[in-house]
Amino acid sequence: MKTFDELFAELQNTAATRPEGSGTVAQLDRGVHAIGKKIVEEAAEVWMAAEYETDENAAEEISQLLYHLQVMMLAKGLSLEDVYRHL
Ligand SMILES: N=c1c2ncn([C@@H]3O[C@H](COP(=O)(O)OP(=O)(O)OP(=O)(O)O)[C@@H](O)[C@H]3O)c2ncn1[C@@H]1O[C@H](COP(=O)(O)O)[C@@H](O)[C@H]1O
Repeated sequence: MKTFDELFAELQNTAATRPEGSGTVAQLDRGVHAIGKKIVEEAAEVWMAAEYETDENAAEEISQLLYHLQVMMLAKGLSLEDVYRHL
């Protein structure tokens, strides 16, 4: 288990070191357009899980959406602070 901030730190390191076989590196290489499509797909899965599936499934889909939002932040060069100051 990890927090939002811990995952972001891990993904920053992954983006910098580009380990072999990383799905995050592959997503980053696909670019903002592909990452955006993935976010929309994951958001729809959150909606469907929340409305029709178990709370556990909804929580898992939400975690995947958060992950893909972080990938977009990395692709755009945005920091946690850039986002947090709008909260
Ligand atoms: N938390 C996540 C995470 N959440 C979601 N995903 C990705 O998002 C996809 C969403 O799954 P779906 O069920 O929608 O599956 P899918 O649509 O069939 O997926 P794709 O065919 O699009 O890959 C998964 O296949 C994963 O590739 C994640 N990929 C990685 N992480 C974490 O990110 C870190 C770095 O991961 P790597 O870059 O893979 O080393 C590790 O801590 C991982 O646990």
